[in-house]
Amino acid sequence: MSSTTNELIQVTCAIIVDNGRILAALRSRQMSQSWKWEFPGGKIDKGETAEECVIREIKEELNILITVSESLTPTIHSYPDKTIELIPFICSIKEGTVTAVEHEKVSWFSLEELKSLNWADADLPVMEEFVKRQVVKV
Ligand SMILES: Nc1nc2c([nH]c(=O)n2[C@H]2C[C@H](O)[C@@H](COP(=O)(O)OP(=O)(O)OP(=O)(O)O)O2)c(=O)[nH]1
Repeated sequence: MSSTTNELIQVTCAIIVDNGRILAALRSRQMSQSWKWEFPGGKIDKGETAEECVIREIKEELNILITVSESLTPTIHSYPDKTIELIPFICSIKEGTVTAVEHEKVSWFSLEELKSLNWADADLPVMEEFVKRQVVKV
């Protein structure tokens, strides 16, 4: 089913932190926003909460079980063909080893490295908020 241009698509994403590094995923040729980095996640299904969605999506995309610890500010971004609300969560790994099931690749980055990736447009404010928070904490 295709969505109309003015429908707001709710998408969750996980900022997975492990040993002081953060996981980012490179979207593949087959995906929209190809060759852009993102925080993995996906669209909220009918009847599920945002937290349930991010846990399900990360199991599907990375084959790991995560624990959700905090939420960050959702951002709304309009691409030429759709508008999404990106709902970010800071997460940790509860169980499993990361495998890139759908993405071109996934990698772990330092805070400094995160800033230089070619991010999907919707992710930029999310990444910036996350980096600011971590810097303030140090
Ligand atoms: N999962 C995820 N999606 C994001 C992020 N940033 C961003 O712009 N998106 C966009 C890409 C997709 O258009 C949509 C999420 O869709 P999805 O990952 O569940 O499914 P999809 O690739 O099949 O989506 P699409 O082909 O219909 O665009 O949100 C992000 O950080 N994580």
